[in-house]
Amino acid sequence: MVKIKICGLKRLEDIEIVNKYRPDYMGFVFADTKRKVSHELARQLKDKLDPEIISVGVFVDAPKEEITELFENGTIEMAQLHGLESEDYIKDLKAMTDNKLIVIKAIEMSQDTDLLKYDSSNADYLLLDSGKGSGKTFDWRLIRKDLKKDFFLAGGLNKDNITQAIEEFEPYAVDLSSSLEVNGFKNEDKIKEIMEIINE
Ligand SMILES: O=C(O)c1ccccc1N[C@@H]1O[C@H](COP(=O)(O)O)[C@@H](O)[C@H]1O
Repeated sequence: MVKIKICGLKRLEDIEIVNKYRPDYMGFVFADTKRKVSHELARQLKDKLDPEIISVGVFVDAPKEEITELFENGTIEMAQLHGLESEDYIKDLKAMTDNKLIVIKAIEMSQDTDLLKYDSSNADYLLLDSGKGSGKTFDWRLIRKDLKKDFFLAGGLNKDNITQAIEEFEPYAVDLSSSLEVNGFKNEDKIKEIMEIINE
């Protein structure tokens, strides 16, 4: 069954909502955007998170030490890399954590993307996205069905397009943020609705 990640949690209320509806993954954004959380806040929120929900840190070209510190102190279990991180950078992150950190490499999909080259990536998973939490879909015709690496599908997924996306592309996981917000905050009704669709 497809897994689901809900990203951009930043309040205790958000943690209480995901503990109730139980997605597989949740994301803390450490990049400099409207969803950014401090290390201290993320640590406090992680303490309240159901331990069965895997916490993912979202980074854009962060110093490797920032990621490994958050991993070692238990704030994150996986790292989602949304910048121009190289294969050597990913290899270093793995080596610095005795291969324990699970890495997702995000790819901003465009006509120029050579997706199949990422089959040999050092990352554990790929994440196909339109941008960085933009709420917009990319041209799904760019998804190669012969891609071998498991991927998270992200970018503008919502209650109206998620079923088609899952049926047509069979992603390992789907990843949502913008469509689950009202006035910039995660919304319980929207999360409940998407979890019902996923669990159908
Ligand atoms: O959400 C952000 O602020 C963000 C910042 C930097 C990198 C990635 C970010 N979000 C990622 O975007 C997708 C979901 O986006 P959408 O809002 O549903 O279109 C997800 O992978 C987030 O981790």
